[in-house]
Amino acid sequence: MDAFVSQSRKRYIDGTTDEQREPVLKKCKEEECNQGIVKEDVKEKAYLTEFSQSWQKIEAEGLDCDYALLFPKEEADCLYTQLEEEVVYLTGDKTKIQVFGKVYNVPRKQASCGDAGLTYTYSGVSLQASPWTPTLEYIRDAVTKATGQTFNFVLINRYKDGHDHMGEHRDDERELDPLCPIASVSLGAVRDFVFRHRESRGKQRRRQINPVKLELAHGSLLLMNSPTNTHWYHSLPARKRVLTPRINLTFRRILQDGKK
Ligand SMILES: O=C(O)CCC(=O)C(=O)O
Ligand SMILES: [Fe+2]
Repeated sequence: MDAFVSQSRKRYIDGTTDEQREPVLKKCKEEECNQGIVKEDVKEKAYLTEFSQSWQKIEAEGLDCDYALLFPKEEADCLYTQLEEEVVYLTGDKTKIQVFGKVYNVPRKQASCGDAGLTYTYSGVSLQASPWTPTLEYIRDAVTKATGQTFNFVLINRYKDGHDHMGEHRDDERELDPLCPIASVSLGAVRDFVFRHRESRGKQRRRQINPVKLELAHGSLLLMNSPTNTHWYHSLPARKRVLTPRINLTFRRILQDGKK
C-alpha cells in the first residue's frame, strides 16, 4: 500500500488552526444559508478577511500540483449548502459517456457552467455551459484571487456517497489553455484522489512509477499545473465507507476560436 502524500489539512500559513481563527463567517449558519439570505454577507466578509493559504507543493516526474485549504470549515459548509440549491445537474442522455464505443452511465451527477457560448467535450459528451450561478462566481473569484489565474468554465461533479466515483483520465483536451492550471475545489466528504503515471498503467506498463495519492479535504483547492495532465492520469476511486456527498468543481480556461 503506497503512503499517502502527507498533507497538513488544518494549518494555515501563519501556523494557526481552524479552531484558533476567528471564524470568517460567523453569521453563516446553515439555517441562513438555506434561506439564501447570507450570500451578500458571505461575499463581503470573505473579502474583508485576508486569507493566507498555506500551499503544499506536490511533485513527481512530470507532475506539478499545489494544494491548499481555500475556505475555512464554516464558509465551506455554507458554500456547499448554496451549491445544493443552485446547481441543476444534467439528466437523460447527457448522463451517459462513451468509452471505446460502449455507453455507460456516469457514476455521479454532472453539470457545467461558464461564459456564454462555451462548450466542452469530455469523455465523448459535449457539455454546453449554463450561466454562472452567484456561488460559482464567488468561488471562481476566490480561486482567481488565490492563484492569479482566470477561468471561463467549471465542470461540477456531485458524488452522492463513496459508491459514486470517477475513472482514470487525463484532462488534456486540446481546447484547454495549456498555460492555465485546472483548479479543483472540493466541498463535502473527504475523498482519496490518485495520480498514476501513463507509463506505469495496465498490463503493458513500461516503468514502475509509484502512484501519487492525496486526500482532498472539505474547502480545499488542488491546482494541476502543466505538464501534469500530459504525463499522469487521475481518478477519484470508489470508497464504500464514505456515506456522505461531495461536490467537486474543476475550473478551467477554454480556448475558443483561438481566443483566451
Ligand atoms: O472529483 C474530483 O476530484 C475529480 C474531478 C476531475 O478529475 C474532473 O472533473 O476532471
Ligand atoms: Fe479530471
